[in-house]
Parts: sequence; C-alpha cells; structure tokens
Amino acid sequence: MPASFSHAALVLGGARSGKSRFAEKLAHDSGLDRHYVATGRAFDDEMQARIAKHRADRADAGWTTHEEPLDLVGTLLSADAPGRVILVDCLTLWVTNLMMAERDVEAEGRALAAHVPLAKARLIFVSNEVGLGIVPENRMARAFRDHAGRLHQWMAAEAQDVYFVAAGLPLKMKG
Ligand SMILES: Nc1nc2c(ncn2[C@@H]2O[C@H](COP(=O)(O)OP(=O)(O)OP(=O)(O)O)[C@@H](O)[C@H]2O)c(=O)[nH]1
Repeated sequence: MPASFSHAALVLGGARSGKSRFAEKLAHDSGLDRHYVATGRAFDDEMQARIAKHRADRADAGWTTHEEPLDLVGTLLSADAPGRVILVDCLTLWVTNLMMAERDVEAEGRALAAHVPLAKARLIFVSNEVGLGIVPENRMARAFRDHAGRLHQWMAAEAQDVYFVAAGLPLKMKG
C-alpha cells in the first residue's frame, strides 16, 4: 500500500532507521513543490560527509534546501505557500540546538505545534525517537529526552498522520 499523508505528518524512528528516506518519499509522492529544512549542523567531518551525501541524494530531485538550526517557525513561515510540501529533518537536532543556545525549548516547541494547523504548505517532520532506552545517566541527556518526548506528543496531536520507521519499514501509528 503506498504511504501518504494529508496536511501534516510526523515521522519518528531510531538512528539509521530509514526515516529520512521514507519522509523524502512521502514528499516526492505528494507531487508538490518540495522544500527541505535542515536543522543539522556540520560540527565535524563525519557530519559534513553525511550532509554532503544527503545533498547529493536530493540534488537531481528538485528540492529547495533551507538550513536553519534555531528559528524553525520563522523558516516555515517564510517558505509557506500553497502547493508546497516542506520537510523538516529533524526535530531532535533542533531541540539540541535550542538547548545549546539556552532557548526556551518548551515555548519554541509549542509555537512550532501551533504553526502546524495554520500552514498553507503541507508539512512533514522527521524526528528521532530517543525515549526507548534506559534512563540516561547525565542531567542534560535526561532533559533532552524529556523535551523530545513532549515535543513529539504535541506534534503528533497536530499531525493527521504519524509513522514510526524501524529497519526501513514504516508503521502507521495515526491516520
Ligand atoms: N545542514 C544541512 N544538514 C542536512 C542537509 N541534508 C540533511 N541534513 C541533516 O542530516 C541529518 C540526517 O542525516 P543522518 O544522520 O544520515 O540520518 P539518520 O537520522 O541517522 O538516518 P535515517 O533514520 O536513516 O534517516 C538531518 O538532521 C538533517 O538536518 C543539508 O543540506 N544541510
């Protein structure tokens, strides 16, 4: 059965689960003008290589790329238009960036969720499910896990379609 989504989709999964590829396929199959918002930053050579590969994969597929580590709602507003699909990859890196910048993660997360029903573009959010392991030993990691878990609940409430991807296989959780 081909995967699809209506106004907004949330795609969760672990690292290397295939969630980004699945989200890109959802965007592609929508037939809309595709925009990609990257929240990731190349801190080291490994990340630089990953980003270069993602860019190369998207190069001939008609994507417009926006790079924004912090002001996600502002970027979504400036790219917003009917006939577009905007894929955000990924929310957990955004949470990390907000924490590093000592921003109010809860307020920013609520503002992002509030933007979803107002958007003219269709939206796809990719995020890492980080809450399934044992309780992290350090305080920062626990705070990160809690921020991500809360944000996922708010985004899942606003999204019409929610998928969980494991081993490259999407499991539809909502919609
Ligand atoms: N700055 C920037 N980051 C990008 C770009 N394209 C992709 N990324 C980042 O690359 C990250 C995803 O890459 P990976 O680490 O390979 O993905 P993964 O989540 O481990 O693997 P999957 O679950 O298979 O998607 C996302 O957080 C994006 O923000 C880009 O053009 N610029």
